[in-house]
This record gives sequence, structure tokens and C-alpha cells, in this order.
Amino acid sequence: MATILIVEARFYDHLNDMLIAGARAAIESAGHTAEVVTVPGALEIPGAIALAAETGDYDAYVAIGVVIRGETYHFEIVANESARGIMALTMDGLPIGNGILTTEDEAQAIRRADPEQLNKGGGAAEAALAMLKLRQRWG
Ligand SMILES: Nc1c(NC[C@H](O)[C@H](O)[C@H](O)CO)[nH]c(=O)[nH]c1=O
Ligand SMILES: CC(=O)[C@@H](O)COP(=O)(O)O
Repeated sequence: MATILIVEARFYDHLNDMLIAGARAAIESAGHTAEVVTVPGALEIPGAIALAAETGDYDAYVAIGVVIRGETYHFEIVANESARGIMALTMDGLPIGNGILTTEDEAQAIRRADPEQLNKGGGAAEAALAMLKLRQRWG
């Protein structure tokens, strides 16, 4: 049994709750344990995963968040840099599923967050578990 840390950027409560429900269900239905830690925004997610990895307490990580386009270039910074940070950690060998939605509007985000619709939280958790399996095989 593995312990999976869900690192969520709590920017939109209702969307995060759906993403976490999907991620938790995927982790628990595979027989693993999920813990959740909350950070302010998506830009803090890679740093939080890096800090958590230093503890040695977790086997894999799921990044959860929602970035909805606003009026300025800030959207690109948050969307691209959070993904870049997660990719850098992935290339260091950490098993991470990226469930940070980057959408044009709230309707797109709802469809993707809802476990009964596109269930991107569940998909990110499954990706983390798949990478954990590879790490256990080759790591
Ligand atoms: N606009 C969104 C943010 N912005 C906040 C940043 O992620 C960060 O917390 C801040 O710049 C302080 O370092 N975060 C999201 O998760 N979603 C957004 O839509
Ligand atoms: C991530 C964003 O684009 C948003 O939260 C910021 O909005 P704005 O560009 O209108 O300041």
C-alpha cells in the first residue's frame, strides 16, 4: 500500500472539492492511502511537492488546482510555470500526476473537475500511480 500526497492549490473551493474527490476515489479504489495538503495557488505546488519529498513520507504526488484565464498575462505565468515546476520534479524521478486545470472559463473547469464528467482529478491520480509503478520497477 502506498501513501499518495495530494497537493492542492485552493483557489476555487467548489472546483477543488470535485477534483480532490476524483483523485481520492482513484487512489483509494487502488488500495492506497491519500493525504491532502493545501497551498495558496498553483505556483506554490511544485515547491510544496519538493518539500514533501524531502520527508520521505510519500510514494507519489497528485497536483490539484484550477487556473482560469483572466485579463492579463498572469494566466500564462501561473499555468506554464506550475507545469514547468512539476515537470522538473518529474524529471528528477518523482512520480507526479498533474491535475491542474488551465481553462478559458468556469464552465470548462466544471466539466473537467466533475468526477461524473471528465474526472481530471481521477486521471491525475491514475497517472501518479502509473509513474509510481515504473519507479518501483526501475527506480
Ligand atoms: N490566478 C491563479 C493563481 N494565482 C496565484 C499564484 O498561484 C500564486 O499563489 C501567487 O502568485 C503567490 O505566489 N493560482 C491558482 O491556483 N489559480 C489561479 O487562477
Ligand atoms: C490566472 C489568471 O489569469 C487570473 O486569476 C488573474 O486574473 P487577471 O489577469 O484578470 O489579473
